[in-house]
Formats: sequence, C-alpha cells, structure tokens
Amino acid sequence: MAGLIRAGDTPVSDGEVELTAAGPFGDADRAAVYRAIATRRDIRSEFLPDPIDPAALARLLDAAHHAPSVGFMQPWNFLLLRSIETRARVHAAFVRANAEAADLFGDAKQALYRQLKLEGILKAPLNICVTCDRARGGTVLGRTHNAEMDLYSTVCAVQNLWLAARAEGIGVGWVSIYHEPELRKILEIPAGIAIVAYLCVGHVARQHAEPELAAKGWRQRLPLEDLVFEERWGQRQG
Ligand SMILES: Cc1cc2c(cc1C)N(C[C@H](O)[C@H](O)[C@H](O)COP(=O)(O)O)c1[nH]c(=O)[nH]c(=O)c1N2
Repeated sequence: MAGLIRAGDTPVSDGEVELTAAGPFGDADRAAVYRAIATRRDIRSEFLPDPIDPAALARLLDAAHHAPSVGFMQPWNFLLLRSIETRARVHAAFVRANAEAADLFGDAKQALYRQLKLEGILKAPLNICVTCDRARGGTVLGRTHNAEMDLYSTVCAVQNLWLAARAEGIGVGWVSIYHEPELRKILEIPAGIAIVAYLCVGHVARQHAEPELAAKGWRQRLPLEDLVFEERWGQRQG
C-alpha cells in the first residue's frame, strides 16, 4: 500500500478500493471546525420557538449518521419528538427524577443545584431520543471483546449532530435526569434497544460563552495538562 496516497484531490486506487486526498483543510475551513468545537454549548434556556427547518434537520441527522461505528454497525435510531403531550410526559419524568437528584448533593451544593436549569424539554420545539440497537448486525467486527462499543459509537453520532447543529445556529441540550424505564415506557422503546441520549433541539440566537455550569460556579474546566499522561498511567512529561 506504500506510496499510494498522493497530494491533490484526484482519487487514486490501491488496486482494490479508491483512495481520496486526506491532506489538511484550508485555513478558513480548519478554523470553522475548531470554532464549532469551541463554541458548542449545552443549551437549556435559550431555545427560540421557531420550528426547525426540515432541510437543516436532515443535515443534522445525516451528520449523525456519518459518525464512526464499531464494525460499521450503525446501531443508532433517532426518535423525533414534536408532540407537546409526549414532551410533557417526559418533562414530568424529569421533574420527578430531578427532585431526587437534588437530595444527593451535600448542603453546600444543594441550593445551587436547585437553581440550575437542567433541561429545555418543553421550550425546545424538537426533542430527539437517540437509541442504540444492541443486536444490529449480529456478531460485529471490533465488538467481539468489548460489548459497550455499540454504545460508544452511538455517542459519536450524538457528538456529530451536536457539532453540526452549532454550525447551523441550532442549539442542543442533553438531558439525562430521568428513570430509564419511565422514558422507555413513554416512548414505547422495546427491550434490546438502549436509550443513549435525550436531546432538546431548537434554534438559538444567543448562548453562554462558557459552559453554563462553569459560569454559575458549579464546576470549572480542568487543566488539560493534568489529564495527559505519557507511556504509563499517571506519568507526566518532565
Ligand atoms: C452524557 C451527558 C449527559 C448530560 C450532559 C452532557 C453529557 C455529555 N449535560 C450537559 C453538560 O452539563 C455540559 O456538556 C457541560 O456542563 C459542559 O458544558 P458545554 O456542553 O460545553 O456547554 C447535561 N446538562 C443538563 O443540563 N442536564 C443534563 O441532564 C445533562 N446530561
């Protein structure tokens, strides 16, 4: 295979399958990718009521569907929830679980927790439940020894959607405060299908400049250098 990848856009062949150019993006495109990453936010309160343009939604779903997946399993489904009745039931499940959650934090944090807005289920015009079909594709290449890889693949799809949404001016908020069996029942999700993400989705005009939890004093971004090890767990360069 050596020597097959050439600069430029002309596809070349390794004799079996086509290869295409994989050099760096131009400056503006590269900056746009990093800008989407840096300015992606978890949105809770800033959703506008405007319905999502169907073409934009199709692009978001297509971005999600182009995520990497173990053995190309593509285990995801996207359950689009627009009905206010359905979302009200999910919201009620959130409210119940959120009251329990508040009690789990110590006195110092509990008051702040209760002030945080942790979902936009009713404010966002669209909710998306992203699921993982744990049996899709039978025995899956790359999952033979690590069964959770289908779940990780589905999270990759969520991240693709989230970043594409940022580029479209569409906000996404991930809600994970609910009892899974309750959500499963409301959405009639069968056994064998895992719920990976519940997302609130809608247009936004403004958003927090930094993670809302950091701005509100809940928790700050960790220094990256503390998280990077060399060669062995816990070993830092030096
Ligand atoms: C798996 C998972 C689950 C949740 C979240 C995220 C992820 C990845 N986040 C959003 C989370 O609070 C947020 O990503 C961080 O605070 C960082 O902020 P930005 O996403 O950078 O704005 C989140 N936020 C929230 O308000 N309610 C929630 O239940 C959850 N649940």
